[in-house]
Amino acid sequence: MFNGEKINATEGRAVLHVATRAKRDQKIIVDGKDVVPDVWEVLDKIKDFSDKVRSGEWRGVTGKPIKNVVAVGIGGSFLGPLFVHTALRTELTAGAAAETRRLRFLANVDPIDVARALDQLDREETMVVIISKTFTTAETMLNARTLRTWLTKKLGEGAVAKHMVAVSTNVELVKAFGIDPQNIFGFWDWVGGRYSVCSAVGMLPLSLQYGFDIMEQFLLGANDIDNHFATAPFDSNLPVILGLLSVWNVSFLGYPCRAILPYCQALSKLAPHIQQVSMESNGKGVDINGKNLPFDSGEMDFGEPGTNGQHSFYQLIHQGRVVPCDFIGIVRSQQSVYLKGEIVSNHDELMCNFFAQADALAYGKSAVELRAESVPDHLIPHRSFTGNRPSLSIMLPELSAYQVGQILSLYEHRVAVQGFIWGLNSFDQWGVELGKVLASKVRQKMHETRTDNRKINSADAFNLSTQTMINRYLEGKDVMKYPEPRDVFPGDLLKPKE
Ligand SMILES: O=P(O)(O)OC[C@H]1O[C@](O)(CO)[C@@H](O)[C@@H]1O
Repeated sequence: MFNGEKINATEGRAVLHVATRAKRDQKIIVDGKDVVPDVWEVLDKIKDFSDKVRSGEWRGVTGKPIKNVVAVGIGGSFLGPLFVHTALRTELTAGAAAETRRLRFLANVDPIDVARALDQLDREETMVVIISKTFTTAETMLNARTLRTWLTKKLGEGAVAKHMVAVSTNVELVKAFGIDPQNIFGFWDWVGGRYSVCSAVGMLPLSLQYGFDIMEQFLLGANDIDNHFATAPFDSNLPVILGLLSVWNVSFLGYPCRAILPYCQALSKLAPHIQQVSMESNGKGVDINGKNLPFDSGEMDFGEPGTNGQHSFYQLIHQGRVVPCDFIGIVRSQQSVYLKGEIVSNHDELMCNFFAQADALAYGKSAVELRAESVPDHLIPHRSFTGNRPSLSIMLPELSAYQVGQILSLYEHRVAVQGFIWGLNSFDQWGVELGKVLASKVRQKMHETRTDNRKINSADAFNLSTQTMINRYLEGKDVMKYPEPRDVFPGDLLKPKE
């Protein structure tokens, strides 16, 4: 991976997200060329641009400074940046740097997400960053067209140059969309979507929000774990150890789930991000050579911050199925509350739970202990805990941009280790294609039927249940035939007109 070899064999690509956080003086070669200068050319451009926007030198088309950013993207062009933004919002230095600025994300093609992303935003003070590696993803492109209309309807066509920028590897399509080539922030096909948060995908919107200097700390943290992964002996190499534990739990003990349980609200979007990193990477049916795998690969990830999860699904984890858990705790919290009269601070209280849960899973509670507490016999089976349930605990000294970078890199490399051991390609994602193709077919048929004012029939070649469902959907619409497009934005309906 670090040598720039094309280990993503099915797409003929190198896998070099580590280059996106390389230090200026590092050398990483792809096809005989050092790519680090290219990485820094884009990072320098991001610094320059974000400084201009944040200082007010860059203004919107009506002369107002830009205060809000809407980042439009989905999958890897959304989840990583959302994770980092959520992690930094309440960190004191980052929070102060963001001042009154707002960063929103628009991922889902659902118009409800449009309404929520735009709620209360003044177009004159808003910049839209379209983030798409391919610039062909259907959801992102419709959302991009929607926000272009939202801007230009009130501010005129000139708004695109001042209020829309893009992050993509596909410069030609971005230009065709109408975005000024000066306002394109590039990256490369050797950065996988789900591994792209350290490229312009995350660095541009996050630098606009927090400033480049803070985001550079994030890159340094990721780079620190990259170096550790590349150089530390296996028996003290964190991603290797974590990856081995996962393989042991999944393939040897037969526990296919993993719960990611940060005792830190700021890490509440870690699990959704790692879901994609892990499940899109290692959820494969064949090995790197295309042979059926003789075992189930991948793990099913889910998670919520503690202590919320304790009052939700921990019941199953303690007494039902065995789910290996990752507990993540922080020594010095981003925020502090300590009330007079309480015996511990609020963060201590949180961490007491962090320590308690791992113990409860490991040691459980036996019938003997319950009897000693005078628990009635008929309740003993219900109140027993088997113990011997695996978990691991990671504790970070604090959670600033640097540690956010470390934790990101730790999980990315852990997933890669698992994929290497399972012998599969962790860097392609062919499994998402079929659904996309079928959605295009439905889109075409939906358009035809609503334009022709007719129902789906057997000639449309859907299976009977899909045909019935689509027809039931169409019957439920106010009118079958399309009304004229109205360019009304859901957000406009939620709030008084500007
Ligand atoms: O950045 P893009 O090209 O819009 O892709 C978005 C996401 O779609 C996927 O290809 C899956 O559908 C992801 O791998 C990727 O992160």
